[in-house]
Amino acid sequence: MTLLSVNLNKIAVLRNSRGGDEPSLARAAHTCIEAGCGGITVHPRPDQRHIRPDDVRVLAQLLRGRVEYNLEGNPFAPPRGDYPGLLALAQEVRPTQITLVPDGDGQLTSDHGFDLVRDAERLAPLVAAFRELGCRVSLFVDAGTVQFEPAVRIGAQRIEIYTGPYAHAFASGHVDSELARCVETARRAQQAGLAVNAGHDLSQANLGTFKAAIPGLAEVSIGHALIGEALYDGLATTVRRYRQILD
Ligand SMILES: CC(=O)[C@@H](O)[C@H](O)COP(=O)(O)O
Ligand SMILES: NCC(=O)COP(=O)(O)O
Repeated sequence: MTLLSVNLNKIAVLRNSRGGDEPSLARAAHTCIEAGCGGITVHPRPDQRHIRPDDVRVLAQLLRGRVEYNLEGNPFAPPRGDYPGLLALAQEVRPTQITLVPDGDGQLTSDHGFDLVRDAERLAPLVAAFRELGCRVSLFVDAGTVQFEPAVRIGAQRIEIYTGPYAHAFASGHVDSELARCVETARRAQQAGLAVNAGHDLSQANLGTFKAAIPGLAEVSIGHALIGEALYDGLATTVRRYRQILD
């Protein structure tokens, strides 16, 4: 079974565009849970363009004991204003899983993963700190990554394959080589003892092909396309459709 974790960043984008509390993240999370999602993902950024620290806290209360909570972010980004940093947030809310992503403020969205060989040593103390909190640790990596010994050595338990290039290849009709890169990365990670997650620009159109190609795919986190599709079909219906693709 592949767990569907719904990323709620885009609900917060809409809410922040007017101030106030609507659309409500709590109501969206509740709707997704009722519709059968297995987790909720948020990716707070220090510039607070969408998810804010208080959202992370409120969702933690709402999700506890119901579904998994996946907190994503750059562990090296320093505190800024009332953004306390990813480790401090995790210390407060103890998410089920922490997904470490090497993103920067200048980026429109996440657009690459860690280079595990280069980055393992500086990630090591952070991975240890998150694990000390009881969080499962996943590292965001590019498709094409095949050396996973450094990730295993520092205590990571999962990787998340960055699927943006896969989604673009799928849309262009030339998906074979990019999908093959994802398959090889998943295979090598699993061989090293890591479980495999995936995310970024996955959609109802491209998810089935991806899921069929990756045996043992543990989790997908999906936000942008899912929330967009929900504008037409409703959030609960859309979540159920993703579940059908994954079941
Ligand atoms: C790690 C990842 O691929 C997603 O969390 C993505 O970064 C969504 O973030 P935005 O909603 O800020 O684009
Ligand atoms: N980790 C990927 C994620 O949470 C959602 O990415 P996207 O579907 O918003 O591109």
